[in-house]
Amino acid sequence: MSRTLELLPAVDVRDGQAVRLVHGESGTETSYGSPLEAALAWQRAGAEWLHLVDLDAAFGTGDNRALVAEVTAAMDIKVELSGGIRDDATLAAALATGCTRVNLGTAALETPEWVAKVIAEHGDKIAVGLDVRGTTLRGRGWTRDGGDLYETLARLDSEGCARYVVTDIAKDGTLQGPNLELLKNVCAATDRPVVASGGVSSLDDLRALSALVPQGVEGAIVGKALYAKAFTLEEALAAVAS
Ligand SMILES: O=C(O)c1ccccc1NCC(=O)[C@H](O)[C@H](O)COP(=O)(O)O
Repeated sequence: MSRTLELLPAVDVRDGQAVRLVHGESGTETSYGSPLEAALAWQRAGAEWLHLVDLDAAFGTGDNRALVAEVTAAMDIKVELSGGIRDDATLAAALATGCTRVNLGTAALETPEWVAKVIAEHGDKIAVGLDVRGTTLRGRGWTRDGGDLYETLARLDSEGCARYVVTDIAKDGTLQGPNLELLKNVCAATDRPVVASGGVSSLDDLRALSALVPQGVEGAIVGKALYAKAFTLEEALAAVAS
């Protein structure tokens, strides 16, 4: 039986507001109001997942931890938490929200021993975000280079990492379509499931990502396209189901 692409509508939180950035750059925010209202709207529309990002924690400009916990607690659906989860304290706080899994980014680049340890402890509750420009990874809210994509992927595979969230930063928040070549290359380099992130602009983009499910693309994060009303979540779910 062929699998259906999972859709993860995104709620990125900055200074208490749901926002979208362009290329993940601080200062490019467009605000979309209450994160809780946005998350509840995606849930009502039929989402099975929410991708919830604390951008302040990612950028080191504070955090929205209480709000992120409040939103997660209000959800009946699965929640993937991202942004600033880099040590025992931030991981414990993230897992204590009851989220389904967390997404580690910077830590995988800067504290690989710690990441190997928490992968061993928490299994598929841990995903690693591979956020790239070209094939160079970026950490600290995507502001600093952090090594080669494929070397890091091989290391994380050997440590038992369960899944990867792959973002082409050049595409993120731009509505220019996902980087299908990058996704195919990552899927060819690992047998772990891949969640695609960044750039989805149309139902055709989602159909193109669905075509990569047999190669290992498990899901797609959708942000700007939903907020810009390029399509509705209901239409997106129907597109990937057909
Ligand atoms: O996920 C992070 O930790 C993060 C850190 C710094 C900047 C952005 C970050 N995430 C952004 C997202 O996960 C977006 O919601 C996602 O890529 C959706 O992109 P798009 O559909 O292009 O709006």
